[in-house]
Amino acid sequence: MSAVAYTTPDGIAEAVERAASARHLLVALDFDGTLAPLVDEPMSARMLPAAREALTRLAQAPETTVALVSGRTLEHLAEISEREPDSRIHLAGSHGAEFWHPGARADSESDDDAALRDDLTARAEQMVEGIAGAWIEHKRFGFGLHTRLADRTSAADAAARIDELVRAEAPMWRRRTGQDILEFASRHEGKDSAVRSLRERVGADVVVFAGDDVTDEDALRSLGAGDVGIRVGGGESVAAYRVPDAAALAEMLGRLAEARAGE
Ligand SMILES: O=P(O)(O)OC[C@H]1O[C@H](O[C@H]2O[C@H](CO)[C@@H](O)[C@H](O)[C@H]2O)[C@H](O)[C@@H](O)[C@@H]1O
Repeated sequence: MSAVAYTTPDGIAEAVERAASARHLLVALDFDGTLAPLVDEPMSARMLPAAREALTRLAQAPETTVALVSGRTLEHLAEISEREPDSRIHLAGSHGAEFWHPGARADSESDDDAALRDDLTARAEQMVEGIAGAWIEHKRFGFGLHTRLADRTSAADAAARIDELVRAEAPMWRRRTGQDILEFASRHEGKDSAVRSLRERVGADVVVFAGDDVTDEDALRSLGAGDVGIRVGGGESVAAYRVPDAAALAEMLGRLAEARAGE
């Protein structure tokens, strides 16, 4: 297996400089594994303090928009990102199927497929009962099978059962894999459409997007030549830049915040 090649300090400086010189900059970021280290209990995940500070400063900088673009439901994303009522950070949840914009009151849309979602979620829960370390997360447009705490054989067993259920009952649902998670959703939006929508909404000429996971590659693939795509950690990626972990990304965002504020 070849070693992962991280971007050199000069490469990082070049990316920061390019993003900082945008007329209007959109900084769109995945949450889990990108701003917040991965943890066993999803609702206890929190941004690194350095990442939080950088985002706060970026959101206050002129002609700069910050957004979190996550697979989390909007409700969970608001909670774990500790959104304040006057937050200037846009949220895109459920992989781009729901949005919250600063100043808005209502959080999200209803799910037309709620009956099917509830039925399949309950059946999925029954199917993984007794599989150690496997559990089902309820999501607005579907559900996710978590296997972070399961051994590999149990994880594969649980995934095979859930795959069979959805193939039989909801073959039109979108299937996604992630960090020890297998997710299904009735909605097919992706992080690519979320970034596109945010870019148009704020009129950004440059987008910075960073992510650590397969679903983030949708957004990274959708970036243009003038944008800055960053992969956090290992794994295959189309991103032009790569940093080792959430701490390294937080440092890069801190430098971008300084440059954008003209410091
Ligand atoms: O798009 P993201 O913001 O990266 O969200 C992807 C999924 O994140 C959560 O699961 C992942 O993070 C958990 C907390 O660190 C971890 O326990 C789990 O193994 C990871 O898969 C979340 O629970 C999912 O709903 C998101 O889709």
